[in-house]
Amino acid sequence: MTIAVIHAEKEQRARAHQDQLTKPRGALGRLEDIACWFAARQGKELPDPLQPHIAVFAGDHGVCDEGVSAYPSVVTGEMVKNFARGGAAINVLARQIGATLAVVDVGVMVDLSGIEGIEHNNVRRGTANLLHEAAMGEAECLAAIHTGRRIACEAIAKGANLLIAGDMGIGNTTASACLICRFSGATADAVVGFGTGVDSHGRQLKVDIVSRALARIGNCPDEAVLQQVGGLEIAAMAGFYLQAAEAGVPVVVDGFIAAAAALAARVMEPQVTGWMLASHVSRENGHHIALNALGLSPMIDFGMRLGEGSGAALIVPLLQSAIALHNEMATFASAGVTDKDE
Ligand SMILES: Cc1cc2ncn([C@H]3O[C@H](COP(=O)(O)O)[C@@H](O)[C@H]3O)c2cc1C
Ligand SMILES: O=C(O)c1cccnc1
Repeated sequence: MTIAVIHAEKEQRARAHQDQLTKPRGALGRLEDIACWFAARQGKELPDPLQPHIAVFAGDHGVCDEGVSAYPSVVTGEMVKNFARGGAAINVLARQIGATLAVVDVGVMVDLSGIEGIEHNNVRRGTANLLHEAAMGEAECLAAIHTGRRIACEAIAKGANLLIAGDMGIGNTTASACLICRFSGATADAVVGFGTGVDSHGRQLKVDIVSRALARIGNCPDEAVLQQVGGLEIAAMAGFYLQAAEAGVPVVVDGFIAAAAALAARVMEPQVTGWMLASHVSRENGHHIALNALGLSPMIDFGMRLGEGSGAALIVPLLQSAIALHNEMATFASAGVTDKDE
């Protein structure tokens, strides 16, 4: 499959429409750009209102054996149960914006089978330790990517026109830092952050582990990096982004882990970033580096460092406002307001 076409002429028509609305030209700033961005992607001068779908992908990380997180791996499975019961931050935000939510076990360590409210797609019970060996096998990585693709397909078939991928996986800021370093060329020290809240000694340990993992994979081909140092949930997120872009459905890229997944998706299909908006800049150190590498500029800086898709969900009302203003405002002509050139 190839990435869907972006309709430049609809963007121009939308831009011309914006200039007719009863406001000084450009006065709605980035809201105007966002409305035109959706016009180009939906192929409609007046974009449809947004129907968001959020999928939270969960997986565990063998690298937790090195002590890279402030929390133990069991929290991943416990949080998945919390998502299924509706008690996590992303559940609250999903309800608030009227988004449907899927919770997907791609690689959680504990057995979650039989629990309702979870999509059961466990590829393996957590990755291997990326410091010493490939995090997953090639077939496992492909299976995780395929799961992400399938979840995106199903949401689009049910009418979603905006997709958000969230992550849950204790240890995944370490895996994500490896991906961001490798794909941006930045150093481990610039990219590694405090994750769930390790201290400065813990961060230094993460820097060391990321540096050694990058040295281990050396100059292995870019296509193999996700399998070597990624995560099952990160691979699923990459597949989710690829499927959305192929189907012509925009995505909002969340924080640090989502940016790492987006970079991995870009290795498989460089045009995928044309379908991405970035919600926020995460507190995690190298997130701005990853966004720069993706060519995306974040909308807000709220000091967030949660993941789960929370930052992406938070900015959906801004996107909805951008589209509503574009579609519903009167024009100078219809309202009888004198334009500056008249
Ligand atoms: C209770 C809890 C809920 C979370 N929701 C997202 N994360 C976030 O923190 C984890 C990554 O940080 P690190 O690499 O330091 O482990 C991921 O699970 C991410 O989704 C959470 C973490 C915790 C503890
Ligand atoms: O930005 C994120 O997505 C993030 C940062 C720290 C921990 N978990 C997620």
